Amino acid sequence: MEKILEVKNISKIYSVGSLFSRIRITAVDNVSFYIKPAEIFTLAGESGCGKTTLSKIILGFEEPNYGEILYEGKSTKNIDRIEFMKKVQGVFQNPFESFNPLITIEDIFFETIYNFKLATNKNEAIKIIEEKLNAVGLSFDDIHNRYPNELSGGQLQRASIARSLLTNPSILIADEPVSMVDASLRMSIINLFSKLKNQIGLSVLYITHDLATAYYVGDRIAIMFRGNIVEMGPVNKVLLYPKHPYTQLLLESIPKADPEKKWRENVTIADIEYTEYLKEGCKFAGRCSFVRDICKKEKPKEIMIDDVLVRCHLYSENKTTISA
Ligand SMILES: Nc1ncnc2c1ncn2[C@@H]1O[C@H](COP(=O)(O)OP(=O)(O)OP(=O)(O)O)[C@@H](O)[C@H]1O
Repeated sequence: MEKILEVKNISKIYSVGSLFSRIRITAVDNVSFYIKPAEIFTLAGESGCGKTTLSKIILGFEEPNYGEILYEGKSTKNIDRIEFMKKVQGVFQNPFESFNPLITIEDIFFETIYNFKLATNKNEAIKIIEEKLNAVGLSFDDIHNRYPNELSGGQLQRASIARSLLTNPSILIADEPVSMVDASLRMSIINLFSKLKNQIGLSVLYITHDLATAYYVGDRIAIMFRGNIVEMGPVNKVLLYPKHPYTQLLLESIPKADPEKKWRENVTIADIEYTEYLKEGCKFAGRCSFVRDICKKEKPKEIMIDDVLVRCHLYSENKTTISA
């Protein structure tokens, strides 16, 4: 099976706390997954589960303690940094932070073209910029002579996606790309990922805490909790028939259209982050309604059930174990 990007046994350990009470947390704990060409793969989980750390490691902004990233089967350590940056581009949460506020948007585009040597003259550069802006539903006139603060958040995020397309990447690493965009414009950006996937075969690693958009746009999904992938598989299977109690909890916290079905009020998300990171056994044990003695002592192994990987002791009997 073809893999465009592979995350292989990645671990990242941070020292946190004050000088007198430092602790070490494994923010990303032996995580592995791959992304196929023209696939939207979602990495989902609540704040502080390790999603951004993983995206920084993939983009080369952070070094992992263990593991490696492979692009088209080759370790990124053996790929020229510039060539890698052309093929694997990042799209970030706040488009206003992605652009220098003192430079016009077109100059920022020209700079990228110049830095990556994508054109030999200005006309050629404008042609490339126009093509990429058109792909995201903008035109050169929309950015001509304009500074970042003269565009709306939604337009600027589109412009930021157009800029990442300049180098003809194979994959975008999109970390919470719509969380700072007006709610009314979010779906148009999400739809844009689908369009780019279908039209130019782009892959997207879509990092989010929003399961509704993940369900709408994604092909496969990995649910992360305190540094571990606890469930991973096709979006329809994971989100319609969740196996892990944590996936079930996340889904219960999404508001339902059915007015008879009330929000669950006892969903607790996160203020016990470090305590959970330091837990032995299953990190979710403290919040799990199905907790057993073994959950507090032993880290569950990964098991495949009906195309879905799940890491939970509830399923550990009589099933195929993949890894520790
Ligand atoms: N540079 C750092 N130094 C120390 N701890 C860090 C650092 N970066 C992240 N962490 C810790 O690692 C854990 C995972 O953080 P990370 O930002 O990757 O999670 P996240 O799921 O992306 O959350 P968010 O959506 O809030 O960004 C958290 O407990 C965080 O406090």
